[in-house]
Amino acid sequence: MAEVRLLSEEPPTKGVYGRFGPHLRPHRTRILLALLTTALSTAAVVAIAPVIGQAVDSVLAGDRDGLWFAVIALVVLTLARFVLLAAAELQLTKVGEDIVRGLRELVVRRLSSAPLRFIEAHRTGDLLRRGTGEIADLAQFVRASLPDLLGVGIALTLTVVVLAVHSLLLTGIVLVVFVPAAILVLRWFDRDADDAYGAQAAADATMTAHFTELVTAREALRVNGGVAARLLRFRGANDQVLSTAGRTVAVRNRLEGMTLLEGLSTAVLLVLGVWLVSVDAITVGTVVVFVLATRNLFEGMLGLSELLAELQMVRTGLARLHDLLDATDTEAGSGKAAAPARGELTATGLEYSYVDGVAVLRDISVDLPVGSRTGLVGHTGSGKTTLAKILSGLYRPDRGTVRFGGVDLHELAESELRRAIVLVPQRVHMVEGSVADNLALAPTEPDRAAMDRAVADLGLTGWVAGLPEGLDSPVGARGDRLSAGEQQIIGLIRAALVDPAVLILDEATADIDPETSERLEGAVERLRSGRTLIVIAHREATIARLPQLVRLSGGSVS
Ligand SMILES: Nc1ncnc2c1ncn2[C@@H]1O[C@H](COP(=O)(O)OP(=O)(O)OP(=O)(O)O)[C@@H](O)[C@H]1O
Repeated sequence: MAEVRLLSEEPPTKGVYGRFGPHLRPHRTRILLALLTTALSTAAVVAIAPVIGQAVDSVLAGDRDGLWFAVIALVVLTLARFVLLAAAELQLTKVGEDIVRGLRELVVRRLSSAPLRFIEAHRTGDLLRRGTGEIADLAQFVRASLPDLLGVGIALTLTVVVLAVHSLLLTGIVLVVFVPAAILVLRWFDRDADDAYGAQAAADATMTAHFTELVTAREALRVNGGVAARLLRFRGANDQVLSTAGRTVAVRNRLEGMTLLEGLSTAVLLVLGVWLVSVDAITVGTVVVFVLATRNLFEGMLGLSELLAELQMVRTGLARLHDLLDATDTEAGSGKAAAPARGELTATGLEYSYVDGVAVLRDISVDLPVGSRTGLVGHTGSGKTTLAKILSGLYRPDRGTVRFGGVDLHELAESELRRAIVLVPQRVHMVEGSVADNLALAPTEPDRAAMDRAVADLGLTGWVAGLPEGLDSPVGARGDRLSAGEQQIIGLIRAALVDPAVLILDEATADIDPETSERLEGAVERLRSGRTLIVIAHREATIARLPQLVRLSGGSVS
């Protein structure tokens, strides 16, 4: 079986942040500025507790000036915090969305140039989740978690400094008794978080995949039944999401231990503080500072632990995204050679299997001279489509080579290959929009004049004129408003717009009315001139017209 790197359900999360670095690098100045703003707003918050302590001591000492000073400082700090926090959030939201936009584009680019085998080997829903939902989690991370993480880090450090300045004894108690206990709680969470979040992400992706399958199979389901069986499969995936989510919540709940510690520490500090005041070791203001600042400390720790939970999700998502980017990083291996303008297409000793040990093609060699017309014929499942995909360079053979004008297809640059050889499949891929929107998908990025020319060259002006709005007629979702034959006509116009040297056509098997069939045949006849034509021929009339036939039987040429 051809080598395709498959995606892992729960890829390792080690080193993922480091790998995310290059995506942040282009935005580093904006990120640094936003983080600096966050740092300043955090400093403003931390300064509030000592200012309140100062106010209490001023009141007790009857120092009115000191009290006024403290009140003004409080107002300034609160305002500064508000403005700085809002500014930082705005900056980071923009940067976060920018990074994610870049990543989404990268995923789409990689997926569009990924080997067909790769796409076929994975469920659409899984790719969809990795390319959309999990990337969106990253934006959330940059927007919210990154500044919070920094904010919490700064708040914790400054709080300890503030505490130490007021009473070393009380600070020592907080640091020796409560901080280690808080760290234990965090470690308890961390021990199982990786597994729990990984399993939940995998279950979410499986459920999305089943859902996508259900939606795309809607027509087949209505015609052939089987809704109950599909629903059962979906229910299984859905239940799995529920149970993995339950485990994630259970692991996350361990962090609630932190609230318990907060209450306990406040009580201990109050008792100790009152005693220290009674022996004149500290002032009442210091006790107030301690109670307030220790709350800050625990809130910071709790914030940190919540962030850890979020980070875990982001880490899992990042690992799954990197897994996708790695698996689709084919750019390095693709060829760079230019394609000759015209040339013979020769396949030698082709072998191919989808499943290990089950060969679909065995030792196939064919020679297709410039301008030749060849039909690929054979029973259903004999390997015609597979051979056509290999001849067009969509699949890479397990053994053997396909050369165009003497150059191995895999030495050709992707864009050259796509211009040299065009495969028009039985079911032409259509997007929602107009006929013109669908023609615009041709890699030559044709304008309206080029489209009109191609339509005229293929003798299809009458057909386009008969459409309700000509080239602007809507085709419906996935081209549903056009018949199978008309969709192939679009495929042929797209091929004409590319002007390839080799045209491979998988003749539509669906019932095509005589008029459309005639149009298709006329278009193929005009399109083939000067090119090599290969037709996977299903209809007797087509087979009779073709001068050369390659008959496949059980994966070999018979
Ligand atoms: N993506 C795939 N994964 C696994 N097996 C596949 C895949 N595509 C095709 N096959 C198998 O490979 C064999 C050849 O299939 P292929 O579609 O090439 O035959 P075909 O001659 O074009 O058939 P048809 O005329 O029905 O389109 C079949 O046994 C088919 O089941």
